[in-house]
Amino acid sequence: MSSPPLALTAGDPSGIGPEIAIAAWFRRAENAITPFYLLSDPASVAACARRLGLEIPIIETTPEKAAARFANGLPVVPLAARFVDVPGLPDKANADGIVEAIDRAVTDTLSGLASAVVTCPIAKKPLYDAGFRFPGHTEYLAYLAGLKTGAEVTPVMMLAGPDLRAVPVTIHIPLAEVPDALTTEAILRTARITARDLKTRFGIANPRLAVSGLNPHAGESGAMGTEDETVIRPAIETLQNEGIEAFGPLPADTMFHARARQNYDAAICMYHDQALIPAKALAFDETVNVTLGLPFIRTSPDHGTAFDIAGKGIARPDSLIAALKLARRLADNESRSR
Ligand SMILES: NC(=O)c1ccc[n+]([C@@H]2O[C@H](COP(=O)([O-])OP(=O)(O)OC[C@H]3O[C@@H](n4cnc5c(N)ncnc54)[C@H](O)[C@@H]3O)[C@@H](O)[C@H]2O)c1
Ligand SMILES: N[C@H](C(=O)O)[C@H](O)COP(=O)(O)O
Repeated sequence: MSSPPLALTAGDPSGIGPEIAIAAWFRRAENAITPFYLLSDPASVAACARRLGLEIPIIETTPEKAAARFANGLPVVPLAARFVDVPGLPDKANADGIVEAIDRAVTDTLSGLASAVVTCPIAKKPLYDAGFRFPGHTEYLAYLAGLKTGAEVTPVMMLAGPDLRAVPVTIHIPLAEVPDALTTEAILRTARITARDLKTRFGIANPRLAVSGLNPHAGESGAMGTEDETVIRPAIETLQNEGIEAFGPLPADTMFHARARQNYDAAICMYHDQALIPAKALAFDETVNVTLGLPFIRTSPDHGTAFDIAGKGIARPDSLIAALKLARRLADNESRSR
C-alpha cells in the first residue's frame, strides 16, 4: 500500500509560499516528489497562479483523495478561512487561516491521513499582531503535539543541508538572554533528541555530535568566558557517559570548514545564528528546517516569506522541494524503524 500524502501548509499567502508550492508541483516528476496536498484557500492559490501566468489545474479535494488526484493537478484541501492576498503585503486578517493550516496538517498527520507536515514560511510579526503567542512554527508545533498527545514535547530545530546539519540549543530568543537560558540540562535535552532522531529518522547508526562553545575560542580556558567549561563541558561528559559520541566544546569559528565537517553528523550550537548562519551560507537553496523531537515529521524550507520578491515569479522552489523530499524520506525511515 502506498504511504499517505504529505500535508503542506499555506504559510503566509502574501509571501512566496503559494508560488513555490505551485512550482514544486510543476517539478514533481523531475524531482521524484511524492504526492502532497496544500492546505489553503483555493481561490487564493488560483489567483497566485493567474498573476504568474501559470496554467495549473487546482483540484479542491480531501486528504483521503489527494494522492490519487496529484498527477492531474495541485490538490488543495480548502481551509474554512479565506485569504486576502496582496503579494508582499502581509495582513493580520490572514492569521486565522495561516494557523488553521498548521493545526489541520498536524491533525491529519497524527491521524494517519498524512505522512508528515511540511510548512510554507510564515512571517512572525502579522501573526503576533493578531495575538499568536508562539515565536515560530517550532514552538507552536511542540505545543500542538503536547495538546494532542498529552506528552511533554521538547522541540529541537535542525537545519539539514547536503554538507551540514546544525542544531541550535536556544532558538528564538534575544541574544542577550542566551547565557542565562543555556543550561547543561538544555544542552543534554537537545543533544539526546538529536542523537535519537538521527538514528530513527535519518538512519545514522552511531551519530557523532560536535558541540560548539559559546564564547570566542570556546572561552580560551576561561579568559574569554566561563560557560564553555562550567555549562557545556559537563553536558558533553554526561553524553559521553551515556554512550553518545559527543565532543567539544569546539571554537565555533573553526568547526564548520569542510575538513572539520567530516568529523560529525550534526553540530550542536548554542544559539540561533551560530547554527543557522553556516547552514544557510553553505547551501541556502538546499537546506531544510526540520523539527526534531515531535511525535510526527515536520520539515520546512530554510527561507522565510521573502516579501520583497513575492508575486514576481522569481522565488526558487528548491528548498521547498528539498523539504518535501526529506519529509518523505524521514517518514519512510521512521515507519521502517517501528
Ligand atoms: N519557516 C519559516 O516560517 C520561516 C523561516 C525563516 C524566516 N521566516 C520569516 O520570514 C520573514 C522574512 O524573513 P527574512 O527576510 O529574514 O528572510 P527570507 O528568507 O524571507 O529572505 C531573505 C532574502 O532571501 C531571499 N529569498 C528567500 N527565499 C528565497 C527563494 N526561495 N528564492 C529566492 N530568493 C529567496 C529574499 O528575497 C530575501 O532577499 C520573517 O518574518 C521571518 O521570521 C519564516
Ligand atoms: N529560525 C528559522 C529560520 O531562520 O530559518 C525560522 O524562523 C523558522 O522557524 P520556525 O520553523 O520555527 O517557524
